[in-house]
Amino acid sequence: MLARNFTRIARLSRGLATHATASTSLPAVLHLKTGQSFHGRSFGAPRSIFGETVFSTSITSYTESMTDPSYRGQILVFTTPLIGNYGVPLNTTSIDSQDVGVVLESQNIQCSAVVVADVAEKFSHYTAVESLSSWCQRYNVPGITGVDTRAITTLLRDQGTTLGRLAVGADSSLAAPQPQEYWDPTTENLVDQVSTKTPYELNPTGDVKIAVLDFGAKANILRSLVRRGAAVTVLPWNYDFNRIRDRFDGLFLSNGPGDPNHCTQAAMHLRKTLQEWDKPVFGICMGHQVIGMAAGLEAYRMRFGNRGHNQPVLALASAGSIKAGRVYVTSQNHQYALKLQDPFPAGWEPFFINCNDSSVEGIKSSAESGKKVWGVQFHPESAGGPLDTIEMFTDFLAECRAHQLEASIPVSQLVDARKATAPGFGNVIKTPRPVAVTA
Ligand SMILES: NC(=O)CC[C@H](N)C(=O)O
Repeated sequence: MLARNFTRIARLSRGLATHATASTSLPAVLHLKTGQSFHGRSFGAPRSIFGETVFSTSITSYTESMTDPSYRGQILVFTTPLIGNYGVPLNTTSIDSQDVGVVLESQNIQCSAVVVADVAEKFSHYTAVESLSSWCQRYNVPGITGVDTRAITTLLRDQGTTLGRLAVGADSSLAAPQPQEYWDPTTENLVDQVSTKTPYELNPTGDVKIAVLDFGAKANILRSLVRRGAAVTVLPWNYDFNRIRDRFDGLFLSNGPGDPNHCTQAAMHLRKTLQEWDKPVFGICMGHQVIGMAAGLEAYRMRFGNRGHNQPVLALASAGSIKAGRVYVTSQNHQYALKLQDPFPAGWEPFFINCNDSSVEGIKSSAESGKKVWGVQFHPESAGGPLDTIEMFTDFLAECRAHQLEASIPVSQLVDARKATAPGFGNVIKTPRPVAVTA
């Protein structure tokens, strides 16, 4: 027994030794446009960059956050002090990557840089193949360690999300940039940079046909649809879905980086869809903001947004698996939100509200509207974060399948057929495809 344990420990420590990454010893400085500078050491790519400095309170899932396209252009400060201790897995060649092509949230590291109190040079996890530092190096993403992330976070909370520069190596001894030199990523249409340029399909044999408008979709959103049996067609963010909507059973709008006001073209297309099409529509984060803009709500910039995996939201209405009056713990990554207005636009109602800052966390079409449209500011798909609201994907697809079934039934049989065979919003329905009832 003792011998076996000893062998195991010896094997593990050998693993750790080979996985250890030599730290670079270059100096690095994080400058904020508001005048503060934080000195530390560099890891990852030895280069300097500009970006928008934001903080995340997530305790785990640095690999998922860093590959989430919504972090594009941002210098990501982790409030959790030790980052990197479970390394980085192979992203594209494991069994888990087969359905949507990646294990993490996209092919690349999307954030501009990372800021950590204490980067782990040694790592240990059964899926890990490299350290955080070597991964950052391969993707040309710089990091800084040895800085007081509590002080940086307190500043960002007080003064709001702030433009920054991470200066590495020789650049770190230069004076801080002048205020006008800072690059503001939100002036660019970041969605256009990360969205697919051409449509593509996943799981084409799925029983329910869902179109996804890609504002920078996280892979776990696509995975959550595909693994529930959907055939998914991913479209560029500004594709006019109205041209092909008759081929689909539902429309999904994804998350995405930057200012939603760059996406008014998509909101205009969607307004027409919502007026003329009565099939289910579901949007997450940027997708929710675009639904809100199409409904006539305004999107505004929050002081420091919400980034983390422990954001409590209160459901104000029931729909499917969601019950009014319950609080759900959610994963979030956003800087903008929909403005709460009274009254809400006709045909719409608030769905969720944030328990910390009272911001709008979800909207839905009202019962009287006869539509099935939902948008949520948080991420039901998690990756990382809690799975409290994951069944919203099941709800959405169940509703799409119910509509699909109804469309194939003669009007005279509609009510009875739905009672008898349709899955009802919120019930779990697994493939196979519902059998069409014909006269
Ligand atoms: N995760 C997202 O889709 C974020 C939406 C938008 N870019 C924001 O920051 O509010």
